[in-house]
Amino acid sequence: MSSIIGFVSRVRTTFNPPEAKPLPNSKPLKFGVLGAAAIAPDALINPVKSHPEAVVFAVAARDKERAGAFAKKHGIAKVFGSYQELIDDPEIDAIYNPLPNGLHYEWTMKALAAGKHVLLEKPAANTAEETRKMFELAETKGLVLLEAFHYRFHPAVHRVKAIIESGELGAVQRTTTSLTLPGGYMKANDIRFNYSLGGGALMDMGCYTINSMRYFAGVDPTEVLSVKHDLSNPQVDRKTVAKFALPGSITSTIVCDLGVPWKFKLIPSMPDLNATIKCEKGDIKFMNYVMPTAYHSITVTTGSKSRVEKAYTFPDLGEPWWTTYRYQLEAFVNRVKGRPTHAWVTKEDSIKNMEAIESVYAKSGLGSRPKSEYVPSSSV
Ligand SMILES: NC(=O)C1=CN([C@@H]2O[C@H](COP(=O)(O)OP(=O)(O)OC[C@H]3O[C@@H](n4cnc5c(N)ncnc54)[C@H](OP(=O)(O)O)[C@@H]3O)[C@@H](O)[C@H]2O)C=CC1
Ligand SMILES: O=C1OC[C@@H](O)[C@H](O)[C@H]1O
Repeated sequence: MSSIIGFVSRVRTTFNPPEAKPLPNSKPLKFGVLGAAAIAPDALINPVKSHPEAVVFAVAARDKERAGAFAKKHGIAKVFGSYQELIDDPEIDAIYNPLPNGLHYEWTMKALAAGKHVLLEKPAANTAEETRKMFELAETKGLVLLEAFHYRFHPAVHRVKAIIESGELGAVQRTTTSLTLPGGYMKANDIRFNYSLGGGALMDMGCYTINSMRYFAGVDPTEVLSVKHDLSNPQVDRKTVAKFALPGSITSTIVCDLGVPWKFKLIPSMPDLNATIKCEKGDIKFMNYVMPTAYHSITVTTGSKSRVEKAYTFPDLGEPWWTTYRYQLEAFVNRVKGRPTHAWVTKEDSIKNMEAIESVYAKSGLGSRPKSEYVPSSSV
């Protein structure tokens, strides 16, 4: 009963967060959003409401009317009919880039060139090379660039990592990280099914399964042992299952599916949002590792003994209703303001993740998503 009450209370407050008052001696970080994207309210607009030092100041869409309607709905002050105009606005400090994957590189490079910090949606780009170039430009310019692997900022994810690192269960031997959704959740014309925009299950849900595999194992894969794709259309995987070898004789499986077919075409399958880490002396089953705020469980089993843990806050940070995105925003603002952060996703992490994604597509023969045709001007 108490867990149902907790769930309802967390979800309700997540969507109606208490509004933070601006801090008297701090200039709020002004964000501009590229595109009236579906994810922007959850990932930034709502989290900002409870942050005393951040504001969503502007939105741009390819169609200015669409940007206007979005701004009105979300109380955003400034509207642009082109992404470049927004980037060039001197009042804006940071850009949120939730464009289709295939446009991440071009618009992040343009934003960085204009001197803006960037919160960049996952996966960072279509290739590891593009990812490297974005981070190099950010470093050259002294700007913050973060690939928005929001789940990495949540206390539950840190608790699992701490259990692994405590040595209680011995060395990691096997991991399985899954993210699947029932068929029908994504429309056929979704950007995720569009090869030229960087689509594919491995790019979308798969980038989390690879990131969490690498994070929990604590090492990077050395070889892709096998890959199986189910395609939605030519070159676009609706589902990918891949097995990896990692140092220390670890083997890992990732499963991602943008639309699991319904049983007998009648019964939708339950989403699979689980990570399992099998170690020498026991295992951890982490239910709902990507959206743990609504509900999660961390079941630690050794022999015949099991315990269940949950972690919605850090001892010194957060509220139970803070989403992964709210924790991520906390770190992003702190990093821009030169303060320590409770978690981070580094340049090396983002590059290695894209390398692993590309290695799976290379092994299967499907090939990496197309390289961006954007060529940065030599003066940036
Ligand atoms: N962190 C997370 O939990 C999530 C992250 N994501 C990531 O965010 C990004 C966007 O996803 P999502 O919000 O679901 O996608 P949407 O399709 O809702 O939004 C994409 C935006 O891209 C713009 N766009 C620019 N060029 C094109 C084009 N050629 N075709 C289509 N759209 C275009 C559109 O902007 P305009 O308004 O200008 O037309 C649109 O608003 C992806 O990279 C995805 O991986 C997505 C969901 C969850
Ligand atoms: O990042 C994401 O997280 C949630 C999923 O529904 C979505 O496909 C993906 O883009």
